[in-house]
Amino acid sequence: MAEHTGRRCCLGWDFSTQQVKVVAVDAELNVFYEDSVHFDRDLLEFGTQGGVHVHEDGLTVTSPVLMWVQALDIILEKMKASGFDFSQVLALSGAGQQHGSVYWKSGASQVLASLSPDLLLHEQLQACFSISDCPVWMDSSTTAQCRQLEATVGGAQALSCLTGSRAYERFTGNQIAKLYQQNPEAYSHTERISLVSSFAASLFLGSHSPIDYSDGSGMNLLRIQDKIWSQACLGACAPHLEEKLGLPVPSCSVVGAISSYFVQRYGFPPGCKVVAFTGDNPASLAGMRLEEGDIAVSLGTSDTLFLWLQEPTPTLEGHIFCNPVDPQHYMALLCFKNGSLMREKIRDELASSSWSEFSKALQSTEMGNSGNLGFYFDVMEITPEIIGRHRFSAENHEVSAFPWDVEIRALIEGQFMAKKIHAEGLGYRVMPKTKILATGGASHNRDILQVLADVFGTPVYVTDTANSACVGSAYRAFHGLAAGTDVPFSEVVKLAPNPRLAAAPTPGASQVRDHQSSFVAFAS
Ligand SMILES: O=C(CO)[C@@H](O)[C@H](O)CF
Repeated sequence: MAEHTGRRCCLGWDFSTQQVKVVAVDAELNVFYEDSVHFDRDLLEFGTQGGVHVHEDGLTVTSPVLMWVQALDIILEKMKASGFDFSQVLALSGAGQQHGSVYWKSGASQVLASLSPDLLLHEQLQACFSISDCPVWMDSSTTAQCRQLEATVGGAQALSCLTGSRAYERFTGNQIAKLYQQNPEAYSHTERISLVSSFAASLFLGSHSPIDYSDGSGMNLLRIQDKIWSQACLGACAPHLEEKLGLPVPSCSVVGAISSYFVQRYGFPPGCKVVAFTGDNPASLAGMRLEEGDIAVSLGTSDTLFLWLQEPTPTLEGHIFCNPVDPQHYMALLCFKNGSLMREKIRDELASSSWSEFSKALQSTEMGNSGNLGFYFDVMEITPEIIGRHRFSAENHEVSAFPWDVEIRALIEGQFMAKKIHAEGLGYRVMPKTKILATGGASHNRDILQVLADVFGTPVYVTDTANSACVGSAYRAFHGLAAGTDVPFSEVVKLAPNPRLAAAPTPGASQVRDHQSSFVAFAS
């Protein structure tokens, strides 16, 4: 890592499920410092697995809030010990795992405002939380609360039109409703409810940071069109909830200056600005510098699609969030559980567990697979809710098997056609300048990316997004420095490294796509 003293910079934080990570980005948008603390490895006393505790019911999933606090202490002490020059930090922002919630006990704001620089944060915040184990996005214990919320506002589609999503168990409003119903005393002793993102910002601010529009639209509580809390949704979840949430703010807001604790203990400049923290996926959209009309495809264990939308069409699949870098626009998120899991299973079954054999099958079969279509869901799919393997011949008859190479192409083409169909369902339309940014493990396979380019009819680029949420947070901190000047985010980050072209659509791809899409209703 290059020398990291004396370089004016912004910090980007990510309070994710398994770790707290930080990057320092200089004025030329180069990352010159990064560090992380892994909860399972570095904070053994909390006994987490993958950063969480899965409860005996198999549905409730929580993380200890003091583990997150202590992880921040460790990183800051490591940075200090390494000689990091905090005096050069102009601004900071960050991200948090979406949907998780933190419950600050009455009196916490006074403690936050008067922290002693002689002590670590976790030594002073021990008694500041009304519950110590916070619900996180992997929780699925609030189905009853989801049905109750949907019934209150007129059904799943009505809730989706209002808040951007139908009710989901992990969404914060339903989690708050469960806490109020099962632990009313803790709820009554709660002065503030934060998301993981605004909780982290509060630590740096020395006061309760507001929830930003983008992460706030992952709660089933925020009206995504006019960016205010839905009174109907608040009332359905718990009493006096609006005062515990505070007013939401635009994601590009400067929410204040860093607290004196960090100035005195670590040497941050008193004028260091704190820009509203947001959710990890919105921050990743910023880190990938997605622009209007672009798509980001994360080909990981599960596949995730990020879309930049101007006019969203909320549906019962996927999520519409307020856009983190342009308050007038939106972003959409589609999660597909049968991502790499399915690709690896088919590779093992048909290509001798070899990606090069897998690629040979894609190279030896033609685009469009002679009309054969396949959809493969070995675990219950999220988008849509379906399970099993389904194959259709060119005559649109369901068949029980394909030759090995046809099966491999059918898997990949089917996965990407389903993504395109659902993206279009959310209001996505290919624009002349549209590009796809591919990330995640499978984005290293060029033959898979060629199929992606052919199915969407757009060029596919690859970019290093290992730290996309952190880097996006640092970019957003730089954007916060330009607050009030109307400088667009894209202008602030134009110096950032450009993605590399990996695949362009094969000539004739559009004719094949039109033929296939008539059969793909199955996957939508
Ligand atoms: O639930 C999710 C998005 O809706 C996950 O991607 C979490 O944000 C991961 F932290």
